[in-house]
Amino acid sequence: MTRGIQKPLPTPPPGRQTSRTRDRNKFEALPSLKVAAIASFKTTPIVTAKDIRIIRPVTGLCCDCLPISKKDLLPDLVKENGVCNILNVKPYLRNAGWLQKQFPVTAYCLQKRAYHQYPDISMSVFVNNRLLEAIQKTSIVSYSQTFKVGGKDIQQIQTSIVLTAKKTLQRMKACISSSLINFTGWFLLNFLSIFLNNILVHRGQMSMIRSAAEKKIPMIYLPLHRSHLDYILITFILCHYELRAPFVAAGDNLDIPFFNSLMRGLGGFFIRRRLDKKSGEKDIVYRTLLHTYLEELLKHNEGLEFFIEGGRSRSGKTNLPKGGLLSIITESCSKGLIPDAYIVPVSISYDKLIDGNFYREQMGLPKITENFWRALKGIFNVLIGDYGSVRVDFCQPFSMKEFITRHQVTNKVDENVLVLVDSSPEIAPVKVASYPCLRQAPCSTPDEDRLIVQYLAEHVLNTAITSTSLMSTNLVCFLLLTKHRSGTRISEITNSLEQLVREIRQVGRDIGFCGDMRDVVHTALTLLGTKLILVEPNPADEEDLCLKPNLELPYVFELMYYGNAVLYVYLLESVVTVAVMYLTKSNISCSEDQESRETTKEEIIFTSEEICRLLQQEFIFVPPCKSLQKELSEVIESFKLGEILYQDEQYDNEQYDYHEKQWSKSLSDSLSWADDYDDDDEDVVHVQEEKYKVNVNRKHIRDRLRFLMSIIAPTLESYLTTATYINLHLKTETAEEDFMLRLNSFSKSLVSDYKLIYNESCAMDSLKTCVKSFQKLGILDSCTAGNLRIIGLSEIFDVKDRLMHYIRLLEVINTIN
Ligand SMILES: O=P(O)(O)OC[C@H](O)CO
Repeated sequence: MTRGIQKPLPTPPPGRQTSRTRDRNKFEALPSLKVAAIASFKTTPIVTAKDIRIIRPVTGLCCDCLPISKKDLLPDLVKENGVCNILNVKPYLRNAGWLQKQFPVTAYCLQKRAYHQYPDISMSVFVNNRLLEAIQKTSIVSYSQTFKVGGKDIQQIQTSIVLTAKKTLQRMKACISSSLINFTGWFLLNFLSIFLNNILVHRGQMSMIRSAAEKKIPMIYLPLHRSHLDYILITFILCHYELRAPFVAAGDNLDIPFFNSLMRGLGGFFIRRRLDKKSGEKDIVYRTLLHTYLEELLKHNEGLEFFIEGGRSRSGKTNLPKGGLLSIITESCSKGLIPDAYIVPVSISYDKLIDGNFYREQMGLPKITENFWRALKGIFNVLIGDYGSVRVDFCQPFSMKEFITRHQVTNKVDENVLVLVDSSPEIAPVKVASYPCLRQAPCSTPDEDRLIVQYLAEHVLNTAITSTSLMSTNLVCFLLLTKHRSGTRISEITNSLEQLVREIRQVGRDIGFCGDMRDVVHTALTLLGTKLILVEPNPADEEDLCLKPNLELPYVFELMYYGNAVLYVYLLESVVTVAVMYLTKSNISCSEDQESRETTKEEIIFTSEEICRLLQQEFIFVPPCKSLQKELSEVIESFKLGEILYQDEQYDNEQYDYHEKQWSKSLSDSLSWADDYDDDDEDVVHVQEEKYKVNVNRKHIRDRLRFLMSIIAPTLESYLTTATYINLHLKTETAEEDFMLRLNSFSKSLVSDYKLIYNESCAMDSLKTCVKSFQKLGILDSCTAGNLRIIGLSEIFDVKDRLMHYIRLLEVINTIN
């Protein structure tokens, strides 16, 4: 690949400056968007009359499946509120004098009166019956194991377990302090301003959080996890609004000297990444301790925060939810230990990755564990950089009780199984549960409680995804990897950006920036740097530089990371496009006249569902309260409206004849005296199934199809590589870790041989998800032997046929080139 000449971006002309100061005031500085929402002052106390807001869509409102919550917490003024930058404290200063104006941050922090009491619940945990029972049970098991070899007596064992449990709780628990929170709030206002331009929150969303917090039931904040900074951001924002800080679950990888004490003081409690013992044995005491700790916090009406995805996303896509901690809350609620809880999905969008890129891990190298010095180095690196803005979206809180009640009534286990008969003759019919039970292993019978936790987790994640504000870097990278992969010019990408923003707004999503689109492109390019986007001079126009995404490893992983946030806007359209291309065998790379094969709506839905099933570990396609079929059907209708799909003339004529015949028949029926029941069977005309072709002969439609397909094509290529590797190289059972490394090397070798269309498809994270999907689909079998996970080809008789079927389906991505 030829590298372009890398040169710094030219300074934008005056008025287009992208300096930090100007960025900070960008939201207040755009006359066309300014609205003085004087009425909304009533909902936010510490604001001055000079405060100016910009109207933004309120994203993250409750789903229609939760009508009570939706109505309860929706203030009338919510739509009038805009976003605000909480790093800019000046509008919040009351009667500011000279001194306050010189030290606004200190003055602002001193005028706050947010002192809350946080309980120490250690005693309640230790007198809880569940924990006492677990200790007793473990002592008995341990005694019976050591009895024969003359071990300790049961009393000694019990004492040692109690001591260990006390130490564990001591390491786990938070020691939250209101004074420390307030001091850290002051420190962060100064510190974050060094490398961030804005921390944007939506006033409407915050007023909903405030109303919910007043109801005195636990608030459960469930943010998407993008950065270690997420831990403090939510507490920082809630502190700004004088709300109680939640207790935040943190992985014990962050239990590092100094930072651990700080995190505990701010509400962090540390939990093990693996709840069970290294041997794979269940650690009952630890599990019970964690369960009881959370339960006691809930009983004390304390708020909680945890990352429903587990770790941070490495790919920019949202990881599927983990239900462990959530199940404790649902259980507490359904057992009546707490009257209710408010669930608050939260999403955090960063202009630029703060923790650094994930190159190492995506290249297949192990993660470097965190320690004190690395943390310091990380902070130092951050301080010397510019990280743009952060937008935090708090979705409308909803009642857990309402969710449980509604889903107990409406979402029983879906027993309707679809019999999916593959179009290729060599594969036998497969029985799978219909969506939303798509993610369960076939034949599994999960109890209803588990199912509710899964629904809740998926619902939360779906809401968080759809309320994520998309940043300029997300949009620019997305466009460079889809529409302009082979390069473009600033003017061209600016036009694409305008169109993309329009489409994002049409689906009710928000963006985390505003202003002239050319400025936005400049800002994004500056933040991303010339390593990711190569900038070359344009001989035809000096101002209009040429841009080229750096598709080499590992840089392409970072581009993919940013771009993947936008993928969800077009997810179902992209799936349907792939299905249509597969069924009609059309070729979008070929411009000359071509005849597309016919397909039906039923076939398109069927194949789309199959693709969704294949990608079940990758995406939540629809929230559990919606029907996937219905959503797919709507996409197909939109394709018909957009003339991507059409019925050819012959079919039209047949339909016309049919309707003519029907019309004349009804006319003659109405005119005749004949008996209504005297129908002649020969006259019955059967409705023909509608047949469609793809309009590949029109350039703009080919471009649209190429664009839509290129959105999930890199993901599909990871699956194709994995399926091919399994088919060629997986002969015997092997350790999963080794298998992953070999698969990753195989995939990287394809990149070196220029055999992949999308270099980013070899990312380790994507390959891991593919392997997980093939396990769920019954292609791969896995088991645990001690500490080791073993993987092998499944023993079902038609496993190779199934694999080949997937390979044929996935090969559709080759038509893009
Ligand atoms: O993304 P990870 O795996 O480094 O984990 C991040 C979590 O915040 C750990 O608590």
